[in-house]
Parts: sequence; C-alpha cells; structure tokens
Amino acid sequence: MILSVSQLTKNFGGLRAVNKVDLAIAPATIHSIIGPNGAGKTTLFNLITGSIKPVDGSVRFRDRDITGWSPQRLAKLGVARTFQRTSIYARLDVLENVALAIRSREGMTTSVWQPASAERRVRDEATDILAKVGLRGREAVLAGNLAHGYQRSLDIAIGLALNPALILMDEPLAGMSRGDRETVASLITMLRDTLGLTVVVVEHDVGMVMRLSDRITVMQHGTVIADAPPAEIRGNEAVRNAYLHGNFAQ
Ligand SMILES: Nc1ncnc2c1ncn2[C@@H]1O[C@H](COP(=O)(O)OP(=O)(O)OP(=O)(O)O)[C@@H](O)[C@H]1O
Repeated sequence: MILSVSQLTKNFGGLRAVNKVDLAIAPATIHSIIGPNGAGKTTLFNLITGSIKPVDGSVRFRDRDITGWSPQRLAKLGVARTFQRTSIYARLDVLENVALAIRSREGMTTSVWQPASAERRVRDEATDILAKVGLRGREAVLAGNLAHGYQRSLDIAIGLALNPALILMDEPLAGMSRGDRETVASLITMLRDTLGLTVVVVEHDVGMVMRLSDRITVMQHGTVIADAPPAEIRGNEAVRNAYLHGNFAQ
C-alpha cells in the first residue's frame, strides 16, 4: 500500500467527525471517498494532508509514519493536494503559476535573483507539465481568464509541479459543466495510466466516481460503511440506504 490510515479519529467539540477510520490505498490506483453531506470526508482528507491533526490513529505513506506532518513536509515526500477552490493566481499567466510551484519545490527565490539557466530550466519544466495536462498553447493566458475546466487542469498542473507520487483531490469536479467534468475525469485517468500516480479523490458526483475509480470508500457519520470496487459498491445495501433519493441511478 502506498498510503495506509489506521484508526484515524477527530472530534470537533462533542462531535466525532472521523471515527476510527481505516483506509488502504494501493499504488497507481484512483481511490475515491464518497458519502452524504457531513459524513466526514473533508475532515478525513484534511487529516491525511496535514491541515488538521487527529486525536488518535495514524497515517503512513510508504514505510513512513506521516501523522500530523505539515502540508509542506508532505509535499517534499511526494504527497500533493488540490483544493476545492482553485489555488491559482488569477493575475499571473498560466506558465508562471506552474513556475511558481516549481520554484517553491526547489526552494528558489523570485526569478530575478536566479541565473538565467535555472530560470530556463524552470520554464521548460513548467511547459512540459502544462503539455501533460492539455494546456499546451495556453501558457501566456492569464490564469483568471481560463475557462473553468482549464482552471482545474491548471490546479492539477500546480500539484504535479511538486513531483508527487500521490495526489489528493478535494472535489475536482465540483461546479463544472458536463463537458468540463469529462475533461477533468480523463485527466485524472491520465495521471494514473500515463504518469503512474496514485490519486485519492473526495467527490460528490457519484456517477463519475463509479466510472473513474478502482476502489471506493463510503463514509457515513464519520465511519467507513463500505470499501470495495465500484461494482460492489453499487449493489451495497448500506450504501444505498446512506444515500437518499437514489443517487446511484445516475
Ligand atoms: N471546523 C469544524 N468545526 C466543527 N465542526 C466541524 C468542523 N469541520 C467539520 N465539522 C463537522 O464535522 C462533520 C463532518 O464534516 P465534513 O466536512 O468532514 O463532512 P463531509 O463529508 O466532507 O461533508 P460535505 O460533503 O458536506 O463536504 C460535520 O458534522 C461538520 O459539521
């Protein structure tokens, strides 16, 4: 397993938002976490990515205990995340957004203080990453002027700039048109198939999750109620009951 979560627990006051959660993520897979509103998905995600600390339990990445590590430390180890709201700088161009992330990975200061060769290397790498996510030809566009779907692709490019082995995505399809969702879904598949990355996705679009994922973990009231490949999840009665209004008809 590339990532293992064991008995992870987090309380908010009297509320146990994440309750003794176990999770095992296999390398080079797309593993989705779904569940109704308030199930604890985002809290679990934040516990894994280090933005909050658990009261109990542990998170392991490969052979290392990373429980409570900061996002910066995790990034150095190869764990990246993308956010529900995009983390792009709208007033910088597309290339510069990725270049910033590369410089930050390398601990470089602003470009004027760098030798030209170092800066060229950064820009070449940024250009390569943008090509991978389908943004070739859009390097000079101001990020804020990109269409919504492309902004999400840029977000993913920024994540890739950290050179991760594992990328965690918080609702990558949220608020998108059908066409944009298809674009981002293909991109996520490419991350696994072409780049060999492991992708963990928290997502509300159950229909897309079913098509996209190798494995799905379903949460309700802070606990895991099912963990299986999509075909099994589809037929799972506890999961059906957790979702009112027949979400699985999609
Ligand atoms: N910072 C916080 N302080 C207090 N309670 C919180 C906090 N964050 C989350 N909660 C509560 O913890 C529970 C789990 O919330 P969480 O956001 O993890 O669920 P979720 O499955 O991601 O839901 P959604 O699908 O609506 O985003 C909810 O009852 C929520 O109200």
